[in-house]
Amino acid sequence: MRIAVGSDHAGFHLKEHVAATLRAAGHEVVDVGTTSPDSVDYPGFARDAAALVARGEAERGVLACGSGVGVAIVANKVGGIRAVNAHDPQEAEMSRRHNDANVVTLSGARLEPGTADEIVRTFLDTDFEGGRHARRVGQIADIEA
Ligand SMILES: O=C(CO)[C@H](O)[C@H](O)[C@H](O)COP(=O)(O)O
Repeated sequence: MRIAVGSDHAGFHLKEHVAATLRAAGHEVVDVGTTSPDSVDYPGFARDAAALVARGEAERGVLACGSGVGVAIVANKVGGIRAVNAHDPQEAEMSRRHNDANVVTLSGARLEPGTADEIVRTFLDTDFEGGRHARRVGQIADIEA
């Protein structure tokens, strides 16, 4: 799968870890930055990764900042993006099954690397259930339009 990743300084180390795990698992990673733990502003990185997903140039996105909240707010402002700030694999699973989420955001401050890997693996491996959930996701798209 082609995965867009991005972070600010507070998510940098977790983003690097997750990107390495994804590459080791055979995924293609498109890293929009940041490229060091030096302080940067998260909105541009979150926008750029989310835009790759929205344009179909990546199938999913993984973003990290200190809390995972700022990058989620930004990603959800990009048309077609349904971003979830997941704290555990269960949230990641439900966001896929019921919400067809296409971007997952992570807390660089709170998540252990192994937990982040589990969250991302679950996010990539879980299918959307469709059915009544497709109707609801369609209503989200209508609101966005
Ligand atoms: O969590 C974040 C946004 O939701 C950011 O990554 C920052 O950690 C947070 O805004 C704090 O900023 P700081 O410059 O690292 O103090």
